[in-house]
Amino acid sequence: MFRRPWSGTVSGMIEVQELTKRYGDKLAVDGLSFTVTPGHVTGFLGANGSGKSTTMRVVLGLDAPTAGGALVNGRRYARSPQPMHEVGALLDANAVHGGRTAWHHLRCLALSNGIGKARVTEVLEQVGLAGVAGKRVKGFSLGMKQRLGIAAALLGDPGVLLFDEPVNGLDTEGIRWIRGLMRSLAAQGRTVLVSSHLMSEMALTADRVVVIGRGRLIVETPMTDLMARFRRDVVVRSADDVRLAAALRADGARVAVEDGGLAVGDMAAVAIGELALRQGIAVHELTPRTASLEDAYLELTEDSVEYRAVAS
Ligand SMILES: Nc1ncnc2c1ncn2[C@@H]1O[C@H](COP(=O)(O)OP(=O)(O)OP(=O)(O)O)[C@@H](O)[C@H]1O
Repeated sequence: MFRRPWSGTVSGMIEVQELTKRYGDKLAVDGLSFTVTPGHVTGFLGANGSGKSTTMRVVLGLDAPTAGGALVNGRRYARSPQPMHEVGALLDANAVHGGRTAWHHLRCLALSNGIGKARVTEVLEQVGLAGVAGKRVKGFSLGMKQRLGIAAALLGDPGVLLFDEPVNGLDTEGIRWIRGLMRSLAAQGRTVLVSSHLMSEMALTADRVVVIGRGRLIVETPMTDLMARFRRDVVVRSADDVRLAAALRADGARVAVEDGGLAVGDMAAVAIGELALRQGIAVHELTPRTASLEDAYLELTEDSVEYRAVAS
């Protein structure tokens, strides 16, 4: 059941509360709750069709929830008195009038929100489009449209930012740029929620993750905890692997011989190092191995993948 009262408290927080969204027979989001806090980049991960865009649309008041809902700064965003100053969003980079120039597009948005020309120039420079400000958007690549969408999101200097798949269409330099931008926005104390299907990218960008599958929450956790949960083993090389292996096994660790070293499970690196010291064995290497975010994600979402690629 939906909990009341809506308890929006901390400034800059996005609170998704028991959100359900149906489109006819299709259950797009199913009782989803999570919070996004300021000062972090929160990665919003899920397979295609898992409900990420729908959730973001409800947060932005563009879709009405079937049940539950979402709060930004403690209230429904649609009720915001200063929407562009409160939340900036990039949802669909192609949803721009192609006949307008980049400058004109941003100037129109700025005018209707009481924002001056200087700010338009500033955001065009910030996203690297100052040189093409006078060009029509219909000639823009997807990457340039993404940058324009990000400029629009930044226009009102909002404390909360939502980006839906922002690296789509960007080249390597563009991806690196956006990674830096998100991290700096979070470092300024802003709230940054970014959806992506690029797990490796999220591993570099996000410090918290919300993983969903079939519209339901799978896990909401700091990135470091997620990686720790999927810690595999520790690679150990020493002056006497045979004696060390015996001592480790006697202490309850799992030990496999691998590539001229040992792969040790069920024991932390610190404990392995201390045990080796007690045994008087010099340690040459002690490397914890963690599953990649990609592996962790696949394991977490195994039962909830909506559309799996079928090998032909
Ligand atoms: N307007 C709509 N009408 C009907 N079904 C919809 C509508 N919008 C979304 N859906 C369905 O709801 C489910 C969730 O879609 P959503 O776009 O939120 O997922 P997503 O995680 O953002 O996926 P993707 O990564 O592919 O964008 C999908 O099955 C989708 O087909």
